[in-house]
Amino acid sequence: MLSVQQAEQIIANSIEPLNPERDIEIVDLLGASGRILAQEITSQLDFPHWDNSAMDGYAVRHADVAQCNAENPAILEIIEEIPAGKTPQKSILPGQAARIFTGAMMPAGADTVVMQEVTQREGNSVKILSESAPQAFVRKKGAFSQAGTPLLSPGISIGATEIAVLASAQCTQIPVYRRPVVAILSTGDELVTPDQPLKPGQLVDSNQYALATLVTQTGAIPQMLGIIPDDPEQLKNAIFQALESADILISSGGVSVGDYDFVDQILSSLGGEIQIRAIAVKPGKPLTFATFNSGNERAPILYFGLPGNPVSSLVTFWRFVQPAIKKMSGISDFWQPTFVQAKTQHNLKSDGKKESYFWGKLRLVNGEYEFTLAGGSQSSGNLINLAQTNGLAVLPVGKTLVNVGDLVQVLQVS
Ligand SMILES: Nc1nc2c(c(=O)[nH]1)N[C@H]1C(S)=C(S)[C@@H](COP(=O)(O)OP(=O)(O)OC[C@H]3O[C@@H](n4cnc5c(N)ncnc54)[C@H](O)[C@@H]3O)O[C@H]1N2
Ligand code: MOO
Ligand SMILES: [Mg+2]
Repeated sequence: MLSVQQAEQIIANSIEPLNPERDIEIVDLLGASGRILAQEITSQLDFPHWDNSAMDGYAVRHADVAQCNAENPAILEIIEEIPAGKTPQKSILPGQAARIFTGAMMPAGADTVVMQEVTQREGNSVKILSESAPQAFVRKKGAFSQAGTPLLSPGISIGATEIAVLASAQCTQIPVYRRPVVAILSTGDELVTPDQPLKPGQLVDSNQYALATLVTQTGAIPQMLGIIPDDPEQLKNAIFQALESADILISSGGVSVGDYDFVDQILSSLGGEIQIRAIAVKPGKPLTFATFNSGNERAPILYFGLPGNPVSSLVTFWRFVQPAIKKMSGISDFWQPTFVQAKTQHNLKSDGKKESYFWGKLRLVNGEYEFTLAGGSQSSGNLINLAQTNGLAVLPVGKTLVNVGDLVQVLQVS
């Protein structure tokens, strides 16, 4: 059986990231939130666009105020008032000043701003009560960034700060990577949708909804294909059709050794190359990973046959599918799952044969993480106590016990 790390490598090596030419779409400014930038952004503007004042006060010539103090104030004639957004009309000559406000353009001749608090206004003139450094409180044109300098690099995730930069650069049509399309289907004769009455032996298909939510949260588009009965023909047709439009297919159920577990044989019959059949991980051991080479211009399509047990399907999504979607998405920084060290509040026990994941809550207490195991059964069939999980404590192969108060690696999930 493959180790988690071997499986991780096989999956990573199979992914072709979206193409910066072929896989681009243009979105508007607010539509760019949460998307991955596909091209470099430059601007023909300097930032600041012109010399401007950082304070409410007076624009002066430094030479006029270099020596002054409260006993020996400089007295300057005010020749103009310059609010933000107005172009100065006059040049400042020796002995003169302009009343100026934060963000307003500096007038010609002035090179320094004196803040209002160290001045005294007297009609049409102002007393400067304190000396200033040359260039004080002047934000120089181009000091933050000069025209033509790249502002944002391709492959970054766009959030509020990047949107502020794009808006300032007057870039309102943003080239972003398209979102990967992830088809999701559930297999099982026993499954019904949440709105159907349950007959004996039946179970609600919860995996499809949970997986669709995670796919959306990961930045991809879920395509929900519904419940496919344990019938090889119907399953084959559904997978065949999904291969037409999806970048990634996820199924849950039907990957173990039972007589109604058909996924592997169907993948092979459709030309899929099965690369993983099982991983030494608990929960989630019977996981199938296959690739389909579509031949033409398209990148290989990835197939994740997740195990049907609800916890198994979510844990394997977090551990294996989420990194794959991220890698495909065009993000340039290598994205990896986040593990933190936390002090466990409960004993964690494993048989040591598989990498074992325990679900619960991760909390920061006085600057240190604590992990609290979810109460109730840690059976992979129990999804009820999975609610509010934000961490999965991990015991590596060979580790059979982590005692209360000891440190354990915890995978952050949401
Ligand atoms: N003889 C063996 N039996 C099993 C093994 C094994 O190694 N040898 N592994 C067990 C483990 S571990 C898991 S996990 C499951 C995986 O089973 P499948 O992927 O084949 O899934 P199913 O058999 O179809 O279903 C398992 C379980 O999950 C429920 N389920 C399925 N789909 C959904 C859904 N969409 N929403 C909610 N619940 C779902 C299903 O009703 C079953 O109870 O195999 C073990 N068996
Ligand atoms: O590993 Mo299965 O995935 O425990 O229930
Ligand atoms: Mg089964």
